[in-house]
Amino acid sequence: MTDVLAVRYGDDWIHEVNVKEKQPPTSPTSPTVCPTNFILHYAVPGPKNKWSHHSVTMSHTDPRQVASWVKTIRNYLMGLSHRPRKILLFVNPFGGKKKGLKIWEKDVQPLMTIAGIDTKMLVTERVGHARDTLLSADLSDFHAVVCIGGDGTLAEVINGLVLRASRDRQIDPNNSEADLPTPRLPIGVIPSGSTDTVAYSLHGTTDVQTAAIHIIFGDNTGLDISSVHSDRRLLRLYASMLSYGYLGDVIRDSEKFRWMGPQRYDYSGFKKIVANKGYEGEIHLLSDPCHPATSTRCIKNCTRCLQHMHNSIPDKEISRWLTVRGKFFMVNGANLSCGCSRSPMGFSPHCHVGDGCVDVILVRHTSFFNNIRMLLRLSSKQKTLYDLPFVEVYRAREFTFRALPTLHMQSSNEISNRYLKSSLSVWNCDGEVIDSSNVKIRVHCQLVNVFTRRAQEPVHDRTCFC
Ligand SMILES: Nc1ncnc2c1ncn2[C@@H]1O[C@H](COP(=O)(O)OP(=O)(O)OP(=O)(O)O)[C@@H](O)[C@H]1O
Repeated sequence: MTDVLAVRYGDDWIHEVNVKEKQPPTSPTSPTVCPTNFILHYAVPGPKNKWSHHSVTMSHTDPRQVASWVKTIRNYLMGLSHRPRKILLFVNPFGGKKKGLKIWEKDVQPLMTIAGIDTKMLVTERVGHARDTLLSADLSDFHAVVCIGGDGTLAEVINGLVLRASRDRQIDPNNSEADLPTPRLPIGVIPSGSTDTVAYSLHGTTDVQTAAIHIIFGDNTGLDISSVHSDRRLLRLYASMLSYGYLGDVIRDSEKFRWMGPQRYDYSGFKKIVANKGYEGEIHLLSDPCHPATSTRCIKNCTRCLQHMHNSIPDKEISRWLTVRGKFFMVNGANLSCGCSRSPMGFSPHCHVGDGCVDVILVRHTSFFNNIRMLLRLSSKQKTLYDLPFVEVYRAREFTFRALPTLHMQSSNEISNRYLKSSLSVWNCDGEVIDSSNVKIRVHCQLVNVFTRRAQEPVHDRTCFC
């Protein structure tokens, strides 16, 4: 029964049973006509973590029996109080292959109508629109906020909701030590971006129908969110990935080629891999005793995330501070596995969605050949980055990064601004550029609730780390 999406009276009074329902002349529980059949809409799990919508028509000669069944199922569904009844939904028409609106019309709206979810839809018109709306709109009527977009759109929703909750509770988000409040409204993630790593990590697929079904089911899980501070200012909250060096350079460069669509990442990625730049830096991190390579995969009923949800993990006394210096091709703070269809294992396949940690993946500056090796690993369905000799992986609760040229400049004025600029990269934060090099990252354990029943199985199982 938990897989039922909705129940409707049958074609005695319904025209298009799959999509639009003709409203009954009176309340659905007291029909003026006497239907002798009803339609049960339900979801079925399939391979590769996909769910699909199905319906079955059931008949009985006695309309009172049909009415009784419909009433019983409706009462059961009404009792599932975690299912959202009214949602605010943002559509980014601009992300990914610009299919956001089509996805809404073709895949999402019909399912929401079937499930009886009252949806207020808003098409975003500019960068920051979703965030600003969430900071100012009256949200009291809504049970959830949903976005159709990529990781950047989701990040806007998360930033808007958390900043709103902070303001309401008079918590200063610029204080990097502050415990940020959990927003009241859970979040639904429907992928239509270029990479969609959050949807992929949560649902195990970027299938749109699956994402909509997870929202209708209403089951939710706590998702860690990491804050990025610099100079005592909150720059951004992120759910997926923060990356300095190669991916920072790629995102900065690729913005110029947005007209290419998702191919812009291939183009800029190629240019920057050939350039093979290295960046000096120092990472200071509060490491968790659980090393990513020895950790489990995070799927449905993940015990590590459940333990953290109930705060049954002893805290900072078992963590220790470490410092790592060097010249890096890339410095990454992965809040999730960061898998996507092009990189099924992601940067850190053993990363957990709700354990209060980020996986810090440091890729040393090395040869062009090794960079290619790393990219091949990233696109592998079986292998990970963990065992590459020029990659170091840590699990951390917080970390700071300082670009070493900045440190040099503080002690010597000889370095010109031009040299300084070329020796600094930017951060790629969930697909957006952050210019400040020196940052502090802190994980806020299960800060937001997201709709998902989680993946039933790892996207691609593996047997060893060879
Ligand atoms: N109408 C719009 N015009 C221009 N930009 C927009 C508009 N609506 C939203 N945006 C911005 O587009 C940015 C990118 O969107 P999004 O992250 O959804 O797609 P993407 O970058 O292609 O996908 P991904 O982040 O998964 O790689 C977001 O940061 C958002 O602020």
